Amino acid sequence: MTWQDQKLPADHPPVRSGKVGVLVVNLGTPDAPETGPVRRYLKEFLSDRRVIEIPPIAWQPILRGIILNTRPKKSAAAYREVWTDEGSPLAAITAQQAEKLGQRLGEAAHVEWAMRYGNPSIPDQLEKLMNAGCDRILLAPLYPQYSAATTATVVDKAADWLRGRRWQSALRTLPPYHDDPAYIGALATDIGRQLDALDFTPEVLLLSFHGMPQRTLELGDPYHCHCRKTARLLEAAMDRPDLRMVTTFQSRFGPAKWLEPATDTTLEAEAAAGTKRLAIAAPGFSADCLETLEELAIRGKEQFEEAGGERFAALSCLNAGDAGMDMLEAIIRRELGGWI
Ligand SMILES: C=CC1=C(C)c2cc3[nH]c(cc4nc(cc5[nH]c(cc1n2)c(C)c5CCC(=O)O)C(CCC(=O)O)=C4C)c(C)c3C=C
Ligand SMILES: [Fe+2]
Ligand SMILES: [Fe+2]
Repeated sequence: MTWQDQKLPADHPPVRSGKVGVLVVNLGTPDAPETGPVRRYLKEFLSDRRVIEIPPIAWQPILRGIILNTRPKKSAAAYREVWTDEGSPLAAITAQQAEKLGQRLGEAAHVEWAMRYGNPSIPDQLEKLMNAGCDRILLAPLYPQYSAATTATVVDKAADWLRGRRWQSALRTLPPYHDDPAYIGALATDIGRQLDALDFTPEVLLLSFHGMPQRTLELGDPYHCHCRKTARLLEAAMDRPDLRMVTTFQSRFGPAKWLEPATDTTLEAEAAAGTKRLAIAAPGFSADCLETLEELAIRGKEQFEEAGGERFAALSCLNAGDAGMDMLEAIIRRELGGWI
């Protein structure tokens, strides 16, 4: 009798079967567009030391004493303007992306999705993949541009989960894909299609990326350079010499200096300088969310029109459309090379 013939004892934990898992991750969102759930979400998000790089002894009193008493009510009202029957747009679209990716990968890999803050959590979903027999897992943060505040904190969270396990899965992470020809091509196709479907011809296309404190750039975070490179490659790929493209950074938070130029002030400056027709795209967001649907499509339109602009269009993110799904499938299959 060899060791392979020995029977496992009845109380032996399940032996995993060598399957491959993919965990698609995005930022996170509240469970409901109400003050309480938004406060819980913001508390987790804004307590992450990768996001707010101020020593907790100085930051926590400001967060708990001021921000969590004022912002949740205001943010909940903003979330209510974009909430859908399927819940928060960010969660609903991420779920759809995971579902479609699962169909495309078929038997090759088991796909789940998670939110870095809120639900479903990264540890719960990694556990789910392991219980489904996956002992090789690709962690796929859907951030094309790397930043410590987004990509790195996803990896930290997964590493915390691994630390607590006796039998770990093998883990790989999807690298940033800000300059990947598949990503640039998908954006060029999808943005081009949306521009052609408009009932006006924009003079300017704003490429609005999420902002970061200027200090993160000085500390060596590659985020700003990744955004600039995406914008440069996208402009070349779109090849529309009659359309002026301008890169901006949105969603400023707090009193510190953030990356510039800011999206809101640029919208006003463009209108004031005589631009009448403008479209805006958010190439750094894989999925539409509060920051695109409320901040750009609603507030941005108001800002542009109040400053004298006449026609405004906020374009959709890649979401779960064909161009975006072809790209995600391609970059994830490539990263799974050797595993599938
Ligand atoms: C100091 C604060 C913040 C940093 C740094 C930051 C970086 C950052 N964020 C995203 C992507 C998203 N952010 C979203 C919402 C959001 N972001 C901040 C603050 C920082 N973000 C706040 C306070 C919020 C919550 C909304 C609000 O109360 O106004 C979202 C949307 C979430 C949703 O539910 O729809 C995304 C996506 C990136 C890519 C990034 C750094 C590169
Ligand atoms: Fe953010
Ligand atoms: Fe840079």
